[in-house]
Amino acid sequence: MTAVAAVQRRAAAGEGEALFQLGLWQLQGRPLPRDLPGARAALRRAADAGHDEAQLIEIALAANGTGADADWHTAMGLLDTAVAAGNVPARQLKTLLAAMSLDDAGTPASLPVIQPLTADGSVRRAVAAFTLAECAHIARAADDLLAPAAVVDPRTGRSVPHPIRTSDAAVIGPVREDPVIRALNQRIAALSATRIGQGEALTVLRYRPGQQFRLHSDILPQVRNQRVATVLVYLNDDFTGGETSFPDHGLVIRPRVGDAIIFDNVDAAGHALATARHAGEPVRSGVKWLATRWIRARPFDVWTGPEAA
Ligand SMILES: O=C(O)CCC(=O)C(=O)O
Ligand SMILES: [Fe+2]
Repeated sequence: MTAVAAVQRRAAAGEGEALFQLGLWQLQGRPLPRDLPGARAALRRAADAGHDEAQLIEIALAANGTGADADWHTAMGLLDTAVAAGNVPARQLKTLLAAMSLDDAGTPASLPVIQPLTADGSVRRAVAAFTLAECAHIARAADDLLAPAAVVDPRTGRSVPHPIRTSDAAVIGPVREDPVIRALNQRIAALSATRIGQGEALTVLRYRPGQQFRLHSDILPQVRNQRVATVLVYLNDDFTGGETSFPDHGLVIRPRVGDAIIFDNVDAAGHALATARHAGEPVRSGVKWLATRWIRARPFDVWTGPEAA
């Protein structure tokens, strides 16, 4: 019997760890075919068998609409069940959510003030848009995934390690997009007046001394579903250097923890804004943590990608 068949047999017998493994394989699409509803069902049964991690992933997928339509109410019900069963990370999620003002759909009930930083209003700032605890949660969700950053090579359209960005990066995909991250992505959508489905996965960048993101545009070459806007969130500020600069605007932004910077990459007609080019200046001392969300023109299916939209 193959290893896969062995896991399938143990899963059929209701064993939590095997059901969890099966669910992950169905999410990854390897070594089993991708089956998002099937993954949900497997994780559901693993959670019932007392598997805490399966329970947490099930909650995330319910909140972000993987394998079924996004359903905040269901996600909150599952979260309460997990908390009642003594799932400690679930309780931490609950505490963070309780401190947010959210409506029934997990979208923000109110928004921080947004101030223009440039005369044309194309670069804006929301001061203290995220709390210290929220910033720490985003950093924690990415911590074990950080790896040298990759960017899209303009000649091939492929993702490659690139000297322009020398930081480490981590992508917080649907499995990691727990209800707190989901609610923060909703806040980012509201801050940028876009729909949550337009956002690429929240990406965390970590810059050590000397690391930087050289002058660039977030616009991608030859794509149909363009990155129309970007939202940056500073996750800490106990470092020197690491300013975000927009040289065409003569603008140098000193990162402050919790501040969000929102900027347009295209004009009202959808054409690339040359003045949107910007840089993450080299960090001089300490470590800079930042979350970035590149926002596309249209919503897309996270599993098939923005270009399938
Ligand atoms: O690190 C910064 O300040 C800039 C980051 C950036 O340009 C990006 O995430 O697209
Ligand atoms: Fe950028």
